[in-house]
Amino acid sequence: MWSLMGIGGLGFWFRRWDTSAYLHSWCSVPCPSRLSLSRTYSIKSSLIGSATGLCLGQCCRIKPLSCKCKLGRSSQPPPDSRQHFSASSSASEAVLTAQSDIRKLFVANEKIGVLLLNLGGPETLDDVQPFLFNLFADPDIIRLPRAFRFLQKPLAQFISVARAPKSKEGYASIGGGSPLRQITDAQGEALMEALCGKDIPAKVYVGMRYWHPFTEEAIEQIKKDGITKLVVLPLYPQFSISTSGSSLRLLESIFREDEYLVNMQHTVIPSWYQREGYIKAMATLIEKELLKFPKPQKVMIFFSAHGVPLAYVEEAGDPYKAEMEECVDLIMEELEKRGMANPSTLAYQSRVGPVEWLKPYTDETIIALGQRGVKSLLAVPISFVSEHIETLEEIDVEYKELALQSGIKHWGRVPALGCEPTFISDLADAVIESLPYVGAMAVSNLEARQSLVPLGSVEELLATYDSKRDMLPPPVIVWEWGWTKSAETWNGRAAMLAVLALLVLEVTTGQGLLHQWGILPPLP
Ligand SMILES: C=CC1=C(C)c2cc3[nH]c(cc4nc(cc5[nH]c(cc1n2)c(C)c5CCC(=O)O)C(CCC(=O)O)=C4C)c(C)c3C=C
Ligand SMILES: [Fe+2]
Repeated sequence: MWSLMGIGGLGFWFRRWDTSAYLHSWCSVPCPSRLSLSRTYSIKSSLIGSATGLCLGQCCRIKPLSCKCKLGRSSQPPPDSRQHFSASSSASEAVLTAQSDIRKLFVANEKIGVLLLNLGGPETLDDVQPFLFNLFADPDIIRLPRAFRFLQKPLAQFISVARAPKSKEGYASIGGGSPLRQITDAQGEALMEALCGKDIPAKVYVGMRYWHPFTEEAIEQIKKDGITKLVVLPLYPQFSISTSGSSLRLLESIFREDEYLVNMQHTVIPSWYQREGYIKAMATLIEKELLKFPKPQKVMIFFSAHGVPLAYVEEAGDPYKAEMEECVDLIMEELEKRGMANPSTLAYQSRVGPVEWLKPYTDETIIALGQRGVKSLLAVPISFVSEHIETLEEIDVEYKELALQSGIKHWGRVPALGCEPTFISDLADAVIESLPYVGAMAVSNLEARQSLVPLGSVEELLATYDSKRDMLPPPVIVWEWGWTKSAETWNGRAAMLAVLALLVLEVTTGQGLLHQWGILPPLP
């Protein structure tokens, strides 16, 4: 059941633009009144596809035989990510002159927007329960069988009310709210300045999935501003159905219902974990923290990613786990290049609910590492680029305590990227590289349709992942007798079924605890 204007006029137009609370003001760096049209750039990232048959990246990994991109056409076996990374890093390999594309964008009097998608977090303790309601009401977070979809909101209400006290404790311990909005706003500002510094003036918007500023609010502002070309950039390095997928699905539904948006050209950068700038920025942060240990070379690098239910990966084809593993490999490879040969491991944290999540679990792994005699551990949060409750509370407090209890003597934690300049500059490059493809993919590029993570419209993207919009089948569980994980899972399911039955009774009879407590409105 569980399953998350002319060239000269452009500067004028940008200077005229209003600012608003959740919209980033124009860059303080003076924007060039003329764009450098001799600019060329190389395809550094495998995210970029092109109508000229250059590398679409993911397609040659997923469909090596049908792939027509440069790397995929090679007589070599399908390139793995490492080859991809280094090959795509080489400017001589795939240089695309963007002059004509950039000119087209600007001569046509376009207004460019970048929409950063993120999760959102409660800003005060009073926000916690409604934030949790929004999260659990998301069918990409809790997937109910079709027949039970009407129960999504009552169930979300029930779970959010039940979970709120524990969550509030967590948020109280990190200062009474999530820092996510502030950090994402700062990232938006920094990205806008980086883009401006690279001669691409664009306006950056923040759209959160579960709290303010909601995606709908950002879209309203995008419409008011008359944006004509939009780059959608989820702030999750790796794609998951439960994160970027959910935000993109929402965006798709907003686009479909709106004539302006249907006609606004856009492109999506679905995931960017393999980008050179991101990998290097992560490696630099890790290197810096390693040097704080008494014996840096002996430290185990412990990547801790936010988990997802196993069924997302095994049944629904969520690429999250594969992208995560590839990302860790790329970071470790970069560290090796820098002369660091530390051991490393990857585990998954923050599981919620009664089903099996991606393994190994972070807590169990910490205990096992302690038992194996590991003495120095450097935790690296890997699935998110901002500090948030799960870094500040779960890792810094809970996991640190567990590690020390498990015999680990030296503990460190790598900070989240935030506004780290190499990282922000790389995000700006990702946006710039995607500009020639704004609006182009949906109509012309067959390769984009074949790729696992196409750089195309939201609709195509979702169609690729989740075309049938099926519900997730239940995760595969091997039955064992006794007080085991499997028993816990089944107990959890039985409890959820009981909750569902009670909810059905409440909703149909209008009587019960939820009505008494005023959680559900009385029947008309
Ligand atoms: C890549 C990152 C994330 C994935 C994947 C993800 C999946 C996922 N999350 C829940 C349930 C909860 N998540 C909560 C908070 C939260 N989740 C992420 C990131 C991912 N979630 C972040 C960055 C945050 C923190 C935001 C903040 O306020 O700082 C919460 C609320 C906190 C709590 O009560 O623990 C819940 C609940 C599920 C079920 C899921 C996959 C299906
Ligand atoms: Fe989460």
